[in-house]
Amino acid sequence: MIKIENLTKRYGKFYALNDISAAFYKGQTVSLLGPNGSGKTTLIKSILGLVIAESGVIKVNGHDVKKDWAYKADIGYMPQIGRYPENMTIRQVIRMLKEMRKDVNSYDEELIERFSLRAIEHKTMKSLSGGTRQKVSACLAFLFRPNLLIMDEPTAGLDPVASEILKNKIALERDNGKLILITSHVISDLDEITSHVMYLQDGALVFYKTAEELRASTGEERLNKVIAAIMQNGYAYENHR
Ligand SMILES: Nc1ncnc2c1ncn2[C@@H]1O[C@H](COP(=O)(O)OP(=O)(O)OP(=O)(O)O)[C@@H](O)[C@H]1O
Repeated sequence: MIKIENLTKRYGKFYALNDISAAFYKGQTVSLLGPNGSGKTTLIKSILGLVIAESGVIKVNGHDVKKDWAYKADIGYMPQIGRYPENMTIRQVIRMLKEMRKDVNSYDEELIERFSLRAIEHKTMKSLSGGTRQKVSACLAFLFRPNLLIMDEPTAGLDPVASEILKNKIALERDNGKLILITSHVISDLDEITSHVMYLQDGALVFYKTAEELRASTGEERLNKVIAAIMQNGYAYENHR
């Protein structure tokens, strides 16, 4: 569904992504992990066509992202920080987006209900708390029933109840055959929903493994422990066990 071949993105002489190759398929929940500045957001933005890499190819459902923009209609994106017309209400933002997507006539409003956003949909975006803004971003990501979801730090700022609701939704959609890419530093949040882990460091791909492989090779049950150890000791941790 997403094929990345030899992707390199430079800012001047600095390599934000260095020769990354990977493939992601439907039904997977891929957690993109790595220290601050390792290239996770750059990779996500490259897939979204928001960052243009110098070399390499990204294909989404067979479409080269540099040549064909139509693939974007099938992606739901939850950004790290959602930016909206600040004087519009939640209801107006949702209505505006629906009007922009006339090709879609069936909406996924489950999260709007689960987060009880109807009760506050008259509030303007500028008046919302950080967590409520995150909830709106999550609702919008799922609204048009995309087959591919890209979520940058989705649980950051959410309270534990909202975080659980979102994780359940992600697991449900994964089971419905969607592909979900997630970046997060709250690895404990991802433990139950991650099927694959892609680990980046200094713009390079250190490993891309199934969660099961990672657990088996380290002897640790909980992914957050595995990843915390790798972050502290480097990837050698895994090979020394
Ligand atoms: N527009 C830009 N100009 C110059 N350097 C950039 C630009 N965007 C990103 N970088 C650099 O590229 C590297 C990768 O950044 P990126 O945001 O992809 O990291 P990240 O893994 O998502 O980090 P974090 O965990 O902090 O969100 C960083 O060193 C960053 O400073």
